[in-house]
Amino acid sequence: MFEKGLLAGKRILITGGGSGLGAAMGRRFVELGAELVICGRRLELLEDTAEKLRSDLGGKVSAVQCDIRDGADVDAMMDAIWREAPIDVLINNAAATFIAQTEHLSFRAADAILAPTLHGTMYCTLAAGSRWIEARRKGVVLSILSTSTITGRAFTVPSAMAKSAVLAMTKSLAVEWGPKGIRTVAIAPGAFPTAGASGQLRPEGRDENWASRNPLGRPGEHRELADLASFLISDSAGYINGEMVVQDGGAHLRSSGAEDLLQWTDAQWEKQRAARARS
Ligand SMILES: CCCCCCCCCCC/C=C/C(=O)SCCNC(=O)CCNC(=O)[C@H](O)C(C)(C)COP(=O)(O)OP(=O)(O)OC[C@H]1O[C@@H](n2cnc3c(N)ncnc32)[C@H](O)[C@@H]1OP(=O)(O)O
Ligand SMILES: NC(=O)C1=CN([C@@H]2O[C@H](COP(=O)(O)OP(=O)(O)OC[C@H]3O[C@@H](n4cnc5c(N)ncnc54)[C@H](OP(=O)(O)O)[C@@H]3O)[C@@H](O)[C@H]2O)C=CC1
Repeated sequence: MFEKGLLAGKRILITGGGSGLGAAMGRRFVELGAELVICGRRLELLEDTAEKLRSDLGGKVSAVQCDIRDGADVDAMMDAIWREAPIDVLINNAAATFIAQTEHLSFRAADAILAPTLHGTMYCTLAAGSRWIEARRKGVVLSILSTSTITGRAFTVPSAMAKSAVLAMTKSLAVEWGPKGIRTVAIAPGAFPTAGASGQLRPEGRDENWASRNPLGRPGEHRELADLASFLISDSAGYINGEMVVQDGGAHLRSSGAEDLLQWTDAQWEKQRAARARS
């Protein structure tokens, strides 16, 4: 679909690049010639992913342990990366979510989602952007959001709040940092099954019918998201700034994705809380 060297010469940091969609994007970026840095909290997972990419594709891939909820950790990671070479692209992919009736969320539970998804994303964007601006370098920030930025989403309220805030960041910085050579763009994926998303959003595997409610009758393929991301960060998309591209098969036009949970009885929610308390 793309020229082989579409991303040649680009050094890209993917937060949460050790698993799921982050790993899928990383693979595609390396195939297209990019140099990759992936970060997350689980170093072993990151090292395994990086090693697999190196052995499969022969590219340059490195792994850094970083908890993006901690600003000092983010700064230390960026300093270490910059000591080797600056990045050209930041992918804000790391995030957290779980389903819960909102009135049962403790403040700590809300913070468990807001801290990585909102604050961590802001820290990474600030850390990369300030370095680019100081060095008068160009850059691209691509944030992986959600269609909850359009519809809201019942039972994952802190995630919907955080993703909407990052969309506001994307639009605001397009104007503020565009003149400095930095583009900010976003993708709103629909359902792209990953162990992380399925485990958090449908922990008991309920709602097998969600695919049939999608206008295209299927979930997204990781490769499809990785291709869209590759285009958006490439120079071919150099005039796209401040935009969020929805990639959900048209699902948000029918529903927000939480309708099955609205049918849950109090007993089912009680069971959900009890199962979590046991785990
Ligand atoms: C695929 C089918 C779906 C169809 C729908 C389509 C639409 C999809 C739209 C999706 C949008 C966004 C998706 C994603 O973000 S997917 C990514 C999912 N991946 C992750 O979440 C990975 C990262 N996760 C984590 O780091 C942890 O799992 C998490 C932070 C979420 C929880 O970590 P942990 O359990 O270790 O947290 P703590 O022990 O520190 O607890 C902190 C407080 O939070 C409370 N808590 C934790 N889990 C729950 C829960 N499930 N329900 C309620 N409360 C919870 C916990 O009790 C602590 O609070 P208290 O101290 O007050 O008890
Ligand atoms: N899959 C889907 O259907 C959808 C996904 N999305 C978005 O796509 C992105 C990827 O999700 P997905 O691949 O499905 O799920 P994963 O759970 O696989 O990805 C989340 C990644 O974020 C990392 N992460 C979480 N917390 C932190 C932290 N504090 N510091 C650093 N890294 C962290 C995790 O690594 P570690 O635990 O090692 O830190 C993990 O690699 C997310 O932004 C999600 O909201 C949006 C809509 C739908």
